[in-house]
Amino acid sequence: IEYSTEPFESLYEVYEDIGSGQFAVVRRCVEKATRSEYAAKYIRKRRVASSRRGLPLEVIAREVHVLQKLHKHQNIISLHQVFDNGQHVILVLELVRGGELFEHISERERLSEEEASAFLHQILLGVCHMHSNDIAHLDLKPENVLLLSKNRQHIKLIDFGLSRVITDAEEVRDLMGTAEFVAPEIVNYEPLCLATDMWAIGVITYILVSGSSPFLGDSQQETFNNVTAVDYTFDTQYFSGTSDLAKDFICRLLVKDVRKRMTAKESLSHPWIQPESEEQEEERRDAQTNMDN
Ligand SMILES: Cc1ccnnc1
Repeated sequence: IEYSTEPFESLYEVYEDIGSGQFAVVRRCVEKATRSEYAAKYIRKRRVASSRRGLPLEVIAREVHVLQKLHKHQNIISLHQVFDNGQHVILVLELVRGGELFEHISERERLSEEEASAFLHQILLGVCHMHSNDIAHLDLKPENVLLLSKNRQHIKLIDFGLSRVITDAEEVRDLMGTAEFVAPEIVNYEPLCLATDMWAIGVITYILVSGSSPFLGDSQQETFNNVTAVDYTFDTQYFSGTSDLAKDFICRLLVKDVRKRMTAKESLSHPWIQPESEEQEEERRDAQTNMDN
């Protein structure tokens, strides 16, 4: 996709903020020509190499390239257009209104295993698609999983700002995601890999079924120590009602050795990840059909 230098505001009406991150603000917008709604992600461009504000163009280009490669999948946010207005690069993304999975959990403290397993199934379909394209998300966490609508379990993965194409040649080491979800290899600045996402899936699953976080300490350093020591328990206070299958699923992901960690493909066949219900299967087929048209 080329970055259009057409004035963004001449083609879109811009409305309220619907999200914001370290270097980006997301606003609901309407395309004048079609009246379709989208999410406009304004990413500030770094003007001077030494500045800490904004992102360098090559980092922004990486997110655009990854989205372009991935986005025809019903569990990945889709990219409609890209603008460059001088100060910002504006990604025009599919609008997803169901809120973050994170909020959904906080309202509920924890989810039933059926609901957690259905969400995980969707997340794993998206992660499988990324990994089959040699792309690692590297910042998977409940905030980056959006619900298509409140009462549905159809989810979309967003924010590919830290994602990379993982090639054996390029050893990516210079990365730090969110302490609670980072894998031991990130803390130890060892080469990252697709398995790094699977560790995060293990942490997300632990949180979805128990409402507590496996490695969270009182400081970032304490959290990192817990992660590298793989120091976690299924505290009976939170796990008394949790099935052995759910614990087995988590145990196979929170493994220090990346070669022994379950892959996305393997995790889809784990008995805790229920096969999709007929209704979900049909909903997914419809969503995919819409994506392809
Ligand atoms: C926050 C957000 C991002 C992308 N699409 N919809 C909402």
